[in-house]
Amino acid sequence: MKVDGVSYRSIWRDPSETTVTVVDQTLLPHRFDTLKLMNVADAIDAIKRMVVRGAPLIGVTGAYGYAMALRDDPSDANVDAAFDAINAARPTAVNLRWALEILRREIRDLAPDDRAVAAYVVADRLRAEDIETNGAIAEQGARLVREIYEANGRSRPVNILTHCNTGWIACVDWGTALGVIYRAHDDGIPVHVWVDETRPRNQGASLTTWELGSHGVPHTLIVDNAGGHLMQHGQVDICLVGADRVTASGDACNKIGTYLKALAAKDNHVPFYVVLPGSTIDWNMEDGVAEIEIEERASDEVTHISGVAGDGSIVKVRLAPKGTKVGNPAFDVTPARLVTGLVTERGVAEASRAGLLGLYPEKA
Ligand SMILES: CSC[C@H]1O[C@H](OP(=O)(O)O)[C@H](O)[C@@H]1O
Repeated sequence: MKVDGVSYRSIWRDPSETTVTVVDQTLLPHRFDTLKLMNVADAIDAIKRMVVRGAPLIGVTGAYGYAMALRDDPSDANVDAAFDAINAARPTAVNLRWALEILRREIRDLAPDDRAVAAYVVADRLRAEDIETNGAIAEQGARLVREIYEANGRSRPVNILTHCNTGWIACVDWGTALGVIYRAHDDGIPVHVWVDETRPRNQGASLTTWELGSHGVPHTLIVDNAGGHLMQHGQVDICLVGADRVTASGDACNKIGTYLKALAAKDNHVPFYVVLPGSTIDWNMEDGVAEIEIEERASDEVTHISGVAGDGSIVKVRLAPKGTKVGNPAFDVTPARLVTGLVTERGVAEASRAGLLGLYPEKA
């Protein structure tokens, strides 16, 4: 995507180098800056601190971190040690393990001296595939938006509610739910996006507004708790959200607060679609509420908030009294029964095992 007229992806590697560069999302929207990841420790730190975030991008960053680990120590012992260390960086998005498992499978039987070069080839491939996959997702999802626009007699923009950030900086490019919105907008379908601020890390307020503003997509920032009210008053035509892990039965794990939006959507008969690449499906899980590990993040994400001061510096201020006890689950699970459909690169499926196997028959 473009930033001030310059095309960027969220992560890239100079072919002559074994390090990678990422957009530092902790500085957005106040400052656009990049960060060079020199080794596996840097990659793990970037994932943990959410310098890079978003299920698909976490997976690609993990793959490059694995390649850097094997660059520095290609031994059999490190093949598994590096896998475990990177996989532990954040537990909920399945894309991290998915990417690491692909890479380990393709390098483990090679001679140690051949592992690093092969690992970079795999990581580069996963990066390229993410861009292609998200382009296909956008095409599939834009049809849904067009159908609503046509059903309204082309009389007004399509009002879309989205949660968190699912754009090009949550992936390598385009995005998932936001990728659908970009494609509909670029295809000339008038849209307006209600952007959930998405407490506590404010990915919506800080990242989605920045992305949509950069691309010229009309949008309105709202507090997380406003979505149900807007749906009650007919202000939302469709909800489009991302996912960090979708079970084989269609339960969707996503940023905390998604489940509450799905409940409001159900109560107000608003279509609720989860937008994801096939890499986000966990075929080994059935019951998302019971089985998906929900990351518990640091208390200061809730007790403090970051922003830009009058002198342009980025500061963090305290909201709650010292000593306040905090709970900070970073995700929740929307049961399949509340999901209208799953938008993937292969098409739109009912949120069920049968629906997903219809798109991915090889997983039967
Ligand atoms: C396109 S996946 C984006 C997905 O990841 C976000 O979580 P986080 O910002 O903590 O990495 C959120 O759940 C989004 O829906």
